[in-house]
Amino acid sequence: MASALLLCGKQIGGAVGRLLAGEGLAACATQLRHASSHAENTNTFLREALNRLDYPEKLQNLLLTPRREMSVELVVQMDDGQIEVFNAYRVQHNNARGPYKGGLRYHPQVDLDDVRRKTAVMDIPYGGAKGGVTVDPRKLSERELEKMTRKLVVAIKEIIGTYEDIPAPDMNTDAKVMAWFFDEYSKYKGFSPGVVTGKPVYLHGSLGREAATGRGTTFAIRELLKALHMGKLADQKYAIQGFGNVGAWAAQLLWEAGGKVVAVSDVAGAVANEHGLDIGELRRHVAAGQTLSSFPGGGSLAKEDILTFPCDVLIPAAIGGVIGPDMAAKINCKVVVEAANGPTTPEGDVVLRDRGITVLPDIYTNGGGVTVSFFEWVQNLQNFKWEEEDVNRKLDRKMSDAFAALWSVHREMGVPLRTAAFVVALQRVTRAEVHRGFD
Ligand SMILES: NC(=O)C1=CN([C@@H]2O[C@H](COP(=O)(O)OP(=O)(O)OC[C@H]3O[C@@H](n4cnc5c(N)ncnc54)[C@H](OP(=O)(O)O)[C@@H]3O)[C@@H](O)[C@H]2O)C=CC1
Ligand SMILES: O=C(O)CCC(=O)C(=O)O
Repeated sequence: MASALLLCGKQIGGAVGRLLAGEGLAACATQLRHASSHAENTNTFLREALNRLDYPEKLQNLLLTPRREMSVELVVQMDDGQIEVFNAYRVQHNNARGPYKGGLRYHPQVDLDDVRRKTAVMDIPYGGAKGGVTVDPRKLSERELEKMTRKLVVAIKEIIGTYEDIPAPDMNTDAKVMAWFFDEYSKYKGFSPGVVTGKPVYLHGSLGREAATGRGTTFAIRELLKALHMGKLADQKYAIQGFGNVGAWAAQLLWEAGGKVVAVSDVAGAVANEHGLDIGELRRHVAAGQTLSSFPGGGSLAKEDILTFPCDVLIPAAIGGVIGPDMAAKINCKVVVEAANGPTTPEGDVVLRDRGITVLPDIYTNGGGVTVSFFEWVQNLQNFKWEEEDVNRKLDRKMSDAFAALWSVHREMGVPLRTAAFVVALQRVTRAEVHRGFD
């Protein structure tokens, strides 16, 4: 509880009045509820898998509890001279299989989601971590964002490192943020390209990382369709919530594969075309600074309607907690493919199961990002750049192998794919824990 409270941002200067007026406290309470409910949701899913494995209670507790949580305050002088204080955190879950690894999120409602199990599902040699700053980056200038990022590095530099904990992009953080991160860290610790992944390609980044989470999602869907005898990518209609890094790349690749992307949304609006949107044109439209809903190749849609839009494959690719029981009852698709972290609540999950809607869980579906991050890190250690086809081919192999592992547990144990993914991951983490020993 105490550490979650530290997530709430305090502001000095212009914002102090709002804070005193209670607006800030209300926002803090919302963040706290959001953070704790997301962590609880993850643990609910995890317990379901643990129930299937006959592990002693002490080992279960070890697997459920993060190893380290760090909360820091970042004091930043804004362009107008005011001082603002942002709360930031890094949570490190389990490093039995290798250094901690995971995204860094800039969002007003940061949440403590968990990639420990994801790295194990993908069978890459990392443990999990997650971090973020409680901030709405759209309210900061680029200079302020850079200053805040550099302050973050200084504040957490002792618990991160090439062989310690390797952050990466997540919501509202991108290659530019990772470049600042790498540069600031290298000032203190010497040249360290492997301290973050998702860097620009010209600055020790990997070809293929930017598209990797969307590409991995596409490979994941292909495998699922095959297993369910639902045909090919080209045979399906897709609706996608979120048109950022993950959503836009998934849309692009599904469209290139011949699929019909019938609706997409972002935080401001949505656009739909039941015959399929031209995603190439849509991306150009958005890149030119236009809104999704003003796209002439489709009709405007209320963004709330994206999740209930009729389709074969629904892809939440934005924020967590969007599919609760009420939404799950209204969803109009055959499968839900969780490209976002934590889009379905445990209650929503039960409703989807009862309705016979297959859910491909986040810890597998969006594992393409961390997988190509791993490839980037390996290239940094080798000081060598791989060809993009090589990266994509290796990613395909990892996604296919991981799917085969979770599908076989799903069939053998008769459990949903989410439980199967946690079982696979828990078995791998536990094996590493036990073989390393506890002394
Ligand atoms: N980037 C990566 O490699 C990975 C990302 N993920 C997960 O994927 C998800 C998306 O991440 P990413 O694409 O990187 O993030 P981005 O910040 O690039 O994009 C997020 C998208 O979601 C939209 N969005 C934000 N809030 C809402 C909302 N309330 N309703 C509808 N849409 C909303 C944004 O709209 P707008 O642009 O208008 O703000 C934007 O289109 C997150 O859950 C993240 O944790 C998981 C693994 C790896
Ligand atoms: O690339 C990474 O290391 C992690 C990406 C991420 O944020 C995630 O997998 O949730």
